[in-house]
Amino acid sequence: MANTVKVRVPGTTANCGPGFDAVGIACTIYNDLELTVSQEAGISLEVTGEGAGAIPADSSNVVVKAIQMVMDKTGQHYKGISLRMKNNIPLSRGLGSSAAAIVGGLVAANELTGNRLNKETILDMATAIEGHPDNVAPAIFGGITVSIMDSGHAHYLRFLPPVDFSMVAVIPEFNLSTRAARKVLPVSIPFADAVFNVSRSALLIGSLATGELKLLLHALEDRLHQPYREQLIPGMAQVLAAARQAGALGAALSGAGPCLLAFTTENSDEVGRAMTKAFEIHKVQAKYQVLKIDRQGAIII
Ligand SMILES: Nc1ncnc2c1ncn2[C@@H]1O[C@H](COP(=O)(O)OP(=O)(O)OP(=O)(O)O)[C@@H](O)[C@H]1O
Ligand SMILES: N[C@@H](CCO)C(=O)O
Repeated sequence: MANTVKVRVPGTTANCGPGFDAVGIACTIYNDLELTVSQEAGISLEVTGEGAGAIPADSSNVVVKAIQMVMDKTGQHYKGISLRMKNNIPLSRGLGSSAAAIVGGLVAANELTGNRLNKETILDMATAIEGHPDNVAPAIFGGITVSIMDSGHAHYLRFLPPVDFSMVAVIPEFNLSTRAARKVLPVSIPFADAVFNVSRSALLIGSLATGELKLLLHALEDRLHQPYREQLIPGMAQVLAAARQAGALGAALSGAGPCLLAFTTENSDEVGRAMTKAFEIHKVQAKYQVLKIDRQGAIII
């Protein structure tokens, strides 16, 4: 059996406004992970790109955790783990870096232990590590996913939209961990806000599935997490407004932020420039990237 494998995993944008912890989209921004296993004890790590110098080379690393989970599940243990990462997905910005790391570790280790786990099992394992399925599902399957948890198992729907669109990801230079961004969320919300989100998230999936993208303006509205997270992202409301004024179909917080994401069918660069400029007014340096939907999810390369 081979002892080295290389995996490519897409970044992901989760929530998409109202679909908190449920909706995710795989994006054309990728991390490459090379895993080599051996019986020589130790963990080695080489990182180029995002996270170089900041990612730990020990069992606290989520990639290592994911690999060890596969070894425990399959009963095939290796003492030596050597990792080489080429990362394009920025860490703690809302583009699914942790999901990509977890999925990369699971898919790579599965390949080196005889491919015993199917994608649904990998989804359950990834969700157990990440805590919610919205980023890991599109990282595994590509496309747009809606996922729910039931008794420890993730159930998902995956689809591709019938029309083409772009996603303008505006990435501030500061980090915001998902943990910190979840701490500001309330324990309960008013019934009217729950109704607001149910209607918008239903409209969101309907709009993406049918290609009625004009509905995104309302379908990206949210009262479950964005209003509470606004305090963590200087200028958030103004940057989202700038996206719409520049011609975006709609815009929302990407994952737990601080990245903000606009949906466009034209003038993507104009939208990106307007959003970075609005951030600048609030003394936040940001860059933008125009992304498309990744259709494949994690693949062996
Ligand atoms: N390539 C990687 N290798 C190992 N660990 C990583 C890697 N990328 C990210 N991580 C871990 O994931 C953490 C970031 O996860 P976090 O959930 O806060 O942000 P995110 O996944 O980038 O954003 P979001 O979940 O909002 O999309 C990092 O601090 C690091 O611990
Ligand atoms: N649904 C998650 C995505 C980030 O991991 C959140 O918003 O906290």
